[in-house]
Amino acid sequence: MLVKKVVLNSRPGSNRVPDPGNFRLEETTLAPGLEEEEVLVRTLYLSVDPYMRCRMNEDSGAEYLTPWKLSESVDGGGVGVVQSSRHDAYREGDVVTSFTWPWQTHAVVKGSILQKVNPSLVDGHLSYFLGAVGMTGLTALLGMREKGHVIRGANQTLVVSGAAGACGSVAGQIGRLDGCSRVVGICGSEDKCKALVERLGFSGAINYRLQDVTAGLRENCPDGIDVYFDNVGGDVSDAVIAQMNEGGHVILCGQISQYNKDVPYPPPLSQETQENLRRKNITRERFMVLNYMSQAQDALCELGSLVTSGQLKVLETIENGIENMGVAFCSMMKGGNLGKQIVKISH
Ligand SMILES: NC(=O)C1=CN([C@@H]2O[C@H](COP(=O)(O)OP(=O)(O)OC[C@H]3O[C@@H](n4cnc5c(N)ncnc54)[C@H](OP(=O)(O)O)[C@@H]3O)[C@@H](O)[C@H]2O)C=CC1
Ligand SMILES: CCCCCC(=O)/C=C/[C@@H]1[C@@H](C/C=C\CCCC(=O)O)[C@@H](O)C[C@H]1O
Repeated sequence: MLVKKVVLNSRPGSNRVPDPGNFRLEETTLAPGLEEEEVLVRTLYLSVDPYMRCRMNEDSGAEYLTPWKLSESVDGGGVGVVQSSRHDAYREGDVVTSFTWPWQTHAVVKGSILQKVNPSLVDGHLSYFLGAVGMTGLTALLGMREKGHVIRGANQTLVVSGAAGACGSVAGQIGRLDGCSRVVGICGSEDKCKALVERLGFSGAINYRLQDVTAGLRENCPDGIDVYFDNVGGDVSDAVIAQMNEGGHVILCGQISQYNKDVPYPPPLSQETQENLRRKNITRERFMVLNYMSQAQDALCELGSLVTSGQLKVLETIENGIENMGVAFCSMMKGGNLGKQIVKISH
C-alpha cells in the first residue's frame, strides 16, 4: 500500500522559530501482511503540540521527550480507525488513539502503543480525543484539580495564560465550573478575547499583544489573583505573579514563550519574580499530565460528559491534509489557533 508520511527535514536550531520547511512529505510503501501484535491503522486526525518544538532539537531538554530523527517519520498524538489487526485487543473498525502516532496516512503499529476509545463519549466528534477529551483536556482538568487548590465559595480569582488555546480554554472553564468567582484569560488577539468571554463564559480577557498586561490585570482582578494556570511563562507570567495574593497557587503547565530559546525547562525566573513567590508564600509546582495517567479514565469520562451536556464548550482549529502538518504546527506556535489545533487526514 502506498502511503504519505511526514519526516523531519531539518532542525530549526534551538534558538529559532520553526518553519514548515523543517518538515518534508514523502511517499512510502507498507509491506503487505502483519506480524503478530501488529495493527494496520488509517489516520483520521493528528495533533500538533507545543512540546514538539523541543523534539525538533538534537537535545529535547526533557528526559521524557525523545528528539525526532532527521529523515525519519515524525510522531505525536493521533486518532484513527483499525483496518486490520493481529493484536487480540483490536478489531477492524475500532477507533483508537496514541501519543506516538506516526505522521502517516496509514501505518502499521504495535498494538501496545494504541488505546481503544468509545466514540459515544464525544458524540462522534473524534478529533475531541486529541483535545478537550484527550491529552490537553486532561492536562487542564487534572492540572487545576491537583495544583490549583480551588475551593467552592472561597471567592477566588483564576487567571489563565494561553487562555484561548487547547489547555487554557478548558482550564478556565473548569475553574469556573469548580467554583472560582472570577476567571480572566490572557491571549494574543481581539477575536480570542471575544471568544473567551462570549463563548466560554470567562469574566474578562486581556490581549497581551495590544494591552498593558499589568494594567489589564488591575482592572479585571480587583481582588488580586489566587490561582494562575501558566501556559506561557516569560513577561506575561511575571506580570501575573506580581499581582498574586498571599498563599496563591501557580500551576506550572508550560512555558511556550521560551520554547524557541535555548533555555532549560522550566526556564529560570527573574530575581524579582522569585522574591514575589517567596515573600507571598505562593506555591509554583510543575504539573506533567503523564504523571497522573492512573486518573485518566475517570477524568476522560468526566470531560466527555461535560462536553456532551454542553457545560464545557470545545474550540478547535482544523487544517486539512497531511501535507499541511508543518504549516499547522508552525501556525499554532505563533498563535494561529483558536482552541485545539488539529489536522484532518482522512474522513
Ligand atoms: N504539563 C503538561 O503535561 C502539558 C503541558 N502543556 C503545555 O501547555 C501549554 C499550552 O499547550 P496547548 O494548549 O497544547 O497549546 P495552545 O493550543 O495553547 O497553542 C499554543 C498557544 O501559545 C500561545 N503563544 C505562542 N507564543 C507565545 C508567547 N511568546 N507568549 C504567549 N503566548 C504564546 C499562542 O496563543 P496566543 O495567540 O495567545 O499568543 C498559541 O496559540 C504549552 O506551554 C504546553 O507545553 C501541554 C500539554 C501537556
Ligand atoms: C520541555 C517542554 C515541556 C513542556 C510541557 C509539555 O508540553 C509537556 C507535554 C507532554 C507531552 C509529551 C508527549 C509525549 C512524550 C512521548 C514521546 C516521546 O518523546 O517519545 C504529552 O503527551 C503529555 C505532556 O506531559
